[in-house]
Amino acid sequence: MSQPTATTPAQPAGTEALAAAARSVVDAVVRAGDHCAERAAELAARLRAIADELDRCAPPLQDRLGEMREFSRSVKYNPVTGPGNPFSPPLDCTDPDDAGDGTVRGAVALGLPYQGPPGHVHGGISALLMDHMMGVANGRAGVPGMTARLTLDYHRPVPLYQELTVTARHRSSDGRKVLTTGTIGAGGETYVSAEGLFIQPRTPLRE
Ligand SMILES: CCCCCCCCCCCCCCCC(=O)SCCNC(=O)CCNC(=O)[C@H](O)C(C)(C)COP(=O)(O)OP(=O)(O)OC[C@H]1O[C@@H](n2cnc3c(N)ncnc32)[C@H](O)[C@@H]1OP(=O)(O)O
Repeated sequence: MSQPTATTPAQPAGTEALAAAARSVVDAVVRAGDHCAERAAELAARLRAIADELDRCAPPLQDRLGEMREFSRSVKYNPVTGPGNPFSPPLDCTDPDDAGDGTVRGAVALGLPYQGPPGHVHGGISALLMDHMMGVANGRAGVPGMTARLTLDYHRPVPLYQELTVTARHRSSDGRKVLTTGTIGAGGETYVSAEGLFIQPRTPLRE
């Protein structure tokens, strides 16, 4: 079997392959839209059967919530970068740092499931990307915290189907208060800029 190269990215395996397949179903459902109306009932029954099969694998919810407190699982299943979560685009943050200035970077292209205004990304999705990446920047700076306030400036509509660069940087800390900024842009243009106030918890979120 040939090894993956820079031009042939590694295919996901295991639960990540499952999430990737589910993600492609979501994408295809929205792209097909009413054009698959005649087969919708039949396809829905097949998808429901798969969901039922997965449900039978799932542990009791309290057990699953407990294991999701583990850092590695929160990374794998989070809704922005998590390769195990079909809800995540996912934003690729595998090489996040950095011009040596503490800025984390990620790349993502968003399709129709993320549309707000026609042809453009929903503003709430931009807020989600910003919130998460600023959280990652804080984690890397050693000051993880809860979002207390998130302010976004939407300078230009964010295009669908275009690779976007998402950046975030921890700026300063004052006691438990952490100030962080971020941007979403492409080709040197900034579409969204954000500022967040994060509060470090009195006791760690994770054991
Ligand atoms: C190697 C390592 C890699 C790491 C790689 C990491 C990967 C992993 C990344 C995951 C990244 C996920 C990132 C998602 C982040 C969320 O999505 S968090 C979820 C959304 N946020 C929430 O649910 C927060 C809800 N709010 C709360 O729980 C509480 O209000 C808070 C924010 C914890 C604050 O409560 P508190 O600790 O009791 O704080 P409190 O004493 O009231 O206030 C402390 C100070 O903050 C000020 N403050 C509090 N709230 C506000 C506010 N809204 N506005 C202004 N000031 C405020 C207070 O005035 C006070 O100021 P001082 O009097 O000290 O000057």
